[in-house]
Amino acid sequence: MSEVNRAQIEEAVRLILEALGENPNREGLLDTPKRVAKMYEEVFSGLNEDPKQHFETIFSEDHEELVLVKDIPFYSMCEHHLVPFFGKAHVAYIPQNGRVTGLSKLARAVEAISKRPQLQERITATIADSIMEKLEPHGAMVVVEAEHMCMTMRGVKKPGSKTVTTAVRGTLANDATARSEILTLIKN
Ligand SMILES: Nc1nc2c(ncn2[C@@H]2O[C@H](COP(=O)(O)OP(=O)(O)OP(=O)(O)O)[C@@H](O)[C@H]2O)c(=O)[nH]1
Ligand SMILES: [Zn+2]
Repeated sequence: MSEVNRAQIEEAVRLILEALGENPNREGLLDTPKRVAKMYEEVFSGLNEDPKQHFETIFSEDHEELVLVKDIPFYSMCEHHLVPFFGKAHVAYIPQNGRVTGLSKLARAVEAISKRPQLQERITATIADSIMEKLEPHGAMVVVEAEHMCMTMRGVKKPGSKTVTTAVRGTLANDATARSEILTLIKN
């Protein structure tokens, strides 16, 4: 995938400032287009990453029971308004045939998929699908809880409202007991 075109972002930011009736040449705004371009490069850096790439290293460990990494903080940008939404992701899977990944790789995958113009549902489903494809586990479950700035600072203005999304794959789809165990572990 192509790298970010910083010059083009700078030009666009200058145009937005002008359209707002601001003077992009006043002292306080002079470096703003450059700063915004640099920031976009950072917050959208996941566009150059495939979350699945983080699951290439697989350890062989005879553990066919739950692995849960919870409270993984993430920041993303809503693709409708380009304002942040942020919260926590909880990633669980039940390994099969000794195929276990490094714990940090689950957090790295969350990071890679979040740093794009996104929807919360897509983040949730993509993490679960990537785990299923690369680790071939018995099952996977991803829970994401987030606050959307487009619902708090503007629009419907409901600060404090949280959106929770889940994706359940494999055997966990038919195992209500295991799902509820995971939810209890996440809550505690
Ligand atoms: N499903 C989903 N919707 C989202 C997400 N982030 C933001 N949205 C919603 O995207 C919708 C866009 O609605 P539109 O009617 O096209 O845009 P809008 O006029 O700015 O909508 P309002 O936010 O209601 O003012 C809004 O309802 C947002 O709350 C997300 O991650 N998933
Ligand atoms: Zn939005």
